[in-house]
Parts: sequence; structure tokens; C-alpha cells
Amino acid sequence: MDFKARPGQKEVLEYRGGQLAVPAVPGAGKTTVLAHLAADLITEELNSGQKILIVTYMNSAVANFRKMIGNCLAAKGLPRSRGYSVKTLHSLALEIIKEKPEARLINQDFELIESGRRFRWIKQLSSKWAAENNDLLLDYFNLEKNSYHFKKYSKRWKDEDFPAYVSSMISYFKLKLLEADELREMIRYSNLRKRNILTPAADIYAEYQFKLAQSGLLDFDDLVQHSLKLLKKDPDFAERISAQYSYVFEDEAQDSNQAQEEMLYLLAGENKNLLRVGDSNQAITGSFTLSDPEIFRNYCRSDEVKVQTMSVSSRSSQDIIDLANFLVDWSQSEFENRNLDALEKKYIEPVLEDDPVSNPEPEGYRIGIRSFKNWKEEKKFLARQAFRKSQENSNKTTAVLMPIGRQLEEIGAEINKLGGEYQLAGSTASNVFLTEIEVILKFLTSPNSANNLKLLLNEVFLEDDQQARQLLEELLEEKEVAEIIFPTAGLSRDIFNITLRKKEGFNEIFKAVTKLQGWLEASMEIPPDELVLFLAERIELSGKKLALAQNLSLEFGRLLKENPAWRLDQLTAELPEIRDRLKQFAETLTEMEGFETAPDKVSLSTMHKAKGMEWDTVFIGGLTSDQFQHSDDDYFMGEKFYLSEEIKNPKAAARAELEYLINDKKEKNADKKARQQLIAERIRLLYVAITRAKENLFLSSHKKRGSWDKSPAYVFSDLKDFINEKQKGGSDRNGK
Ligand SMILES: Nc1ncnc2c1ncn2[C@@H]1O[C@H](COP(=O)(O)OP(=O)(O)OP(=O)(O)O)[C@@H](O)[C@H]1O
Repeated sequence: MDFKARPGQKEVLEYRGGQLAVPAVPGAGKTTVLAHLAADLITEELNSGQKILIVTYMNSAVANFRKMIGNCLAAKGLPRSRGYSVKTLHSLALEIIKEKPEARLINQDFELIESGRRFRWIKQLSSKWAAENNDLLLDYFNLEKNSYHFKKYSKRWKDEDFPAYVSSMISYFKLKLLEADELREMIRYSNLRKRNILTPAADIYAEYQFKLAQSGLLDFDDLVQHSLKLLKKDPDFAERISAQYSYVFEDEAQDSNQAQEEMLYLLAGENKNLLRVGDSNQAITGSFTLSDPEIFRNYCRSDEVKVQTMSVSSRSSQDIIDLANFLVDWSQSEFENRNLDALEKKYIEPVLEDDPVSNPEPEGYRIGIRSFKNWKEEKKFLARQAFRKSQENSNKTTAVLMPIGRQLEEIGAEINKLGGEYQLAGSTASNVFLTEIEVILKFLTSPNSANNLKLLLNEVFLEDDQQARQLLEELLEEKEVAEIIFPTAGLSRDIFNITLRKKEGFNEIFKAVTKLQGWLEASMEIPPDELVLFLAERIELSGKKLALAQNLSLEFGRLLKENPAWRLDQLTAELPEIRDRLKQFAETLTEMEGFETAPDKVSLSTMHKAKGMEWDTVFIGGLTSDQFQHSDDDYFMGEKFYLSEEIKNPKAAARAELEYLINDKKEKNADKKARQQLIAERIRLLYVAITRAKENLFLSSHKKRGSWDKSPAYVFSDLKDFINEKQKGGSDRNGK
């Protein structure tokens, strides 16, 4: 394989044991080097039966890792999958639980609750709690009962924000290994104020756990909680599991959380061959998960840990590297006195001259920055320029990255208006993944409904055939569905009057109806789970859609096992519930497929989802102060202005209350701390976005959206000064 290790990478490849931390810059080759190192260790150090465990954060990374290590091993003439195992925290937890079936806290064939159902349960339990404790719930409010806002926001709190808060706290409790009853006891005997925000979350947690246990279900967080408990309570078991792994690697260590870290140490066992690679400047998931970049930072600072930095990257041009490094310096001086770790002092370096791959060297200064009068102008500009760029050179890729998904949809619509195409990174068209099969099943369960027939014919057979669609309307006005599908005289062309028969589109409809007749007959003979597969084959589903149909068939099979008397209509009635389960499966599939950038289409991605990717040209828009906060006047997401001061960021307040309960530490300004963390995280998000660009980069913001005044992010004007200065330097240079 064409790989020559770079400075920094070389030293990591020499690792043969002990605790090592590898802080790295964007594009330093974290994944690449881990894959090479794994392959080297497998060939040189491991006996058969021994393994390297690689833990990473995202499903998409798992597939990528397997492929890369497989390639490295194949290049050495070894089997592709020998000697290593790549896992996410959850899949690892699941494996550990399965190793000790007798200790499972629930029945043998436990099932995982899918996230949609989990949230619906929590919502139901939250509204039950709200109904029983209405006064307390409203006590949290900061609005006068008679204010005109009151009704709107008390509804929002009850229906959306309160359940969302509870849901995230339940995850938090579980990853902190807190049991519901124990937590409630702690609260009861504490001197937390009556109006504390922890109580409802703990109460609902207890009810939710009861409901899960009753149904023999586990949620994702339980997997982690249970597996950790098993390992901790039973040292022999922990020893047995950890003995399987000679080395433990963690990728994306900046996204680690407390539970994951504990697990890594337990699995690394006595020999502590633990290698963690990460970039704390790219820690961008903390505000909506339990990730904590301090964990990796602390690991790097630990006395027992050797540190080897990787700071060389061939991804970007020198100018883009300079801009990213400027942001590091800016963050250092800007936050020096605010005790805020936004970006660590870690600079990206271009490759050395003797490297076979060099950094891109485009002509002239290829970075621009602009603030637009309003969002409409900005989005039109971004769409037009990105589209133009994507058409310019068929080998070069282009992306528009925005802080929020909704903005991407608007830019996508503009690109379409220009006749261009785009692809959304990391999204599943979740509404369409089952449509065909669903409409067929709907029809088969009520074949007399004209609507069902229309939906089915239009969706599956007549997609763009306007004439046939029109003819179908006419036909349905004239005849009942039963007369069309099962005419007493038998189905033939002759039962339709001659004028209809002569019309454009008749043949298509007739053919389709003949097929439907066959499917209806099949539906009475074949069991529903097989029927799904039969239909999938008839409508020639392939790829992801086929995989989903196969999954639907399995779901039907499972339900039939539980309810042998059920028929197709009862199963079809379960579709909304099954859909949630399948949606999750579909998302995992999309994630696993990875994202292949098509050069002729503009990639649209949120800044978050762009992590790990790269494009030749990157536009970063929407850099406004409500998305990249800096001062207390800014709008902070996560805060509910309608809640009373001390709990206006309910999650932060609850975590502070918990900290007080457990460690007796009183956190005065929990919301302030949460703000600081958010400010820092948003700067890192900008850093991630900037470092996706190879050659061309454009940054923009706007001052109005509709009638709302906006302002560019605080950092924007300093970036602008820096870029303008460089541009001037560039034109001076060119002019001379
Ligand atoms: N020594 C090397 N020689 C040639 N190419 C390399 C080398 N190391 C890494 N690369 C290439 O650099 C690119 C970035 O590597 P990789 O994706 O592993 O980086 P990363 O550190 O995970 O990036 P990021 O932090 O931005 O996600 C890849 O295309 C990889 O093949």
C-alpha cells in the first residue's frame, strides 16, 4: 500500500505497549495510522486467539475501520478479519452482556426498545407526571399566569421541552450508573430546595424503568450500564473478558464519556495496553450527548501516559491551514481570561517536501468572507456559487456547510431552481423508505377503498404517467373498486367501455390491475411475513429498500410468533410502531454506507455532520451570533427564557443539583458554566468546518432573517480582518 509514515505518525507506529495518548490535528491521519498500527501488531505481536479491540464513536467509522485494517492485513498476505474487533460502546456492551447470560437482569431473549418508542413512553410518563404535579410544574415558570405568552409556553414546556429534558436526564443517570430508587432516596433525604428540577426526572426515571422491566425491554443506555456493572461486580468475569484483548484502541477520544472511559480501563486489564487518539479541538458533541472533551485532555496530562502528537496534514492549502491556526491563536487570546478551553494551542503543519503527497497549492488567495444584508441574499448567493463551482471541474468536490439543517433545505431548493442537483450528507429520506410496500399492504388490507387503490397505482405503477393518472380518476368515478379488480365476469379488457379502452394510459392501468389481482390472491394464501418478501421481489426492490423490506418481514414474523392468530390487517395496524424500529435500522444503514461525495453535485451538510469529511471547495454560511454565541446578550440554545432564573437551562441545573447530591459540591452558576461550554464548543464547530476545505473556502453571515435582526458572530469580524489583510497581501504580491 502506498503509505509513507510522516513525522509523528512514525513514532505512533512504533508503539508496542503501555498507555499512549495521540493528540492529532484535523487530517493528521488518525484512522489511517491506527489501521496500520493494528495490522503491524497483529502480524508481529499477537498470538492466535488474541485480539485488538478498537472502540469508536460512530457506526460509520466502524465500517471504515474494518475496511482499512482489512486492506492493510491483505497487503501483508493475511486474512482480512483476523486479530481485531471494531466496536462502538453500545455494541461492545451488548457483547459483554451476552457473555454472561446468567447475570442478565431480565429474561433471556431481551429486546432493545427503539428510540422512537422510548421517547413516546417518556412523553406519556411525563404528561402523567405533569397532570399529577401541575402546580409544581408551573412553579418552574417565569411567566405570569395571565400573560399572553403563558398559554403558548406552558404548552411547549409540557409537550416538548419537559419530556425532552427528562429523556436526556434518564440517559445521564444511566451512564452515571445511578439506579432510579437510589436516586429518589438521595433526593428525598437531601436538602435540595422543594422546587428542584431533579425530582421530576428521577420520578419519571423510576416509572420508565418499571415499564421497561415489565415489558422485558432494555434501552441503549441500559446496555452500557449493565455491562459496566457486570464487569465491576465480578473481577473474574472482567479478567476473562479483558484477557481476550491484548490491546485496546480508542478513536475519536475527544468524544469519550465517563462510562466509555471506565469500560476501556476495565478491558485494558492489568497490562494497560491502552492507546487513545483524538483531537480535542474537534470535540463538538458535548452539548447534546454526554461526551466530555476534558476526559481526553486529562488522559493526555496523566503521568503514566506517554504523549505523541501528530500535527502534519496534507489535506489543505497553506492559506487554509493558516486560517485554522489563526483561529487557534484567536481563541487562546480571546478566552485567556475567561477560563475557557475552546481551542488548544495545537497547530496544523503542512507535509515536508519529501512527502509523496503534497498539500494543495491553488493559485492566488482562495479564501473569501462576506456578510449579507439578509438571509435570502446569502442563501441565493451560496446556492448559485456552489452550483457554479460544482459544474466548473468534474474532478473537484463542493460543499455548503450550515449550522442548522433547515437552512440546508432552503439552499437545496435554490440549487434545484437553478437546475442543479445536491446531496445531503448523512441523512436518510426517512419518509420514503417503506412507501411502496406500505401502500401495497394498505391496499391489500382494505382492497375496497378507492383511495388505497389510487395511492397504490400512483405510487408503484404510474409514477410520472399523467395521462394514466387522469384516466384512473375517470375510471374510479365510473366504477366501484370491486368492479375493477374482481368483476363478476372475470377480469378482461372487455369489461371496460370502448372509449376508455382507447384512451392513453389504459394499457398501463389494465396491466397493473391484473398484477394486483394476483397479489390479492397471494395475500390470502401466503403468510404475511413471506408476503412482504414476495411483494418486494415483484416490485423489484433492491439495495437498502430491499434490506428494509426483509427487516419488515422479520418484524412481521416476530409479531406472528407472539400472536399466531393475527392476520395481515392487524399486522399492518402495527406499521407505525414498526416504522420507528425500521427507521433506526435505515439510519444505521445510511451511516454504514458512508457518504460518497459526487463531484457533479453540491454536498449539503450541517457543520456537525461534516466531521471526518473533506471537499475541494467549502462554503460555510449562517455564521450569526445566535448560532455562535459570545456574550451574555446572545441567544443561547438549551435555555428556556420562560423558566425561572435558576433552572432556565434545565439540564445544566439538574446536573449541578446532582453534583451537589453526590459530591456535596455546590455549583452556583450552572447556567453560566453551560454557556461557557457552549461558546467554546461553537468555536470548535467552526474550526471543524474550516478544516474540511482543501483549496477554496468561503465564509458568510447575514444581518436579517425576515423581520428578525441578526448579527454576524463575534468571531466573524476578526476572521474578516485576517482574511482581508491576507487578500490584500496576495494582490500586492500579484501586482508587483
Ligand atoms: N502518511 C500518509 N501518506 C499519505 N496520505 C496520508 C498519510 N496519512 C494520512 N493520509 C491521508 O490523509 C487523509 C486524512 O486521513 P484521516 O482521514 O485518517 O485523517 P483524520 O485525522 O481522521 O482526519 P479528521 O480529523 O479531519 O477527521 C486521508 O485521505 C489519508 O489517506
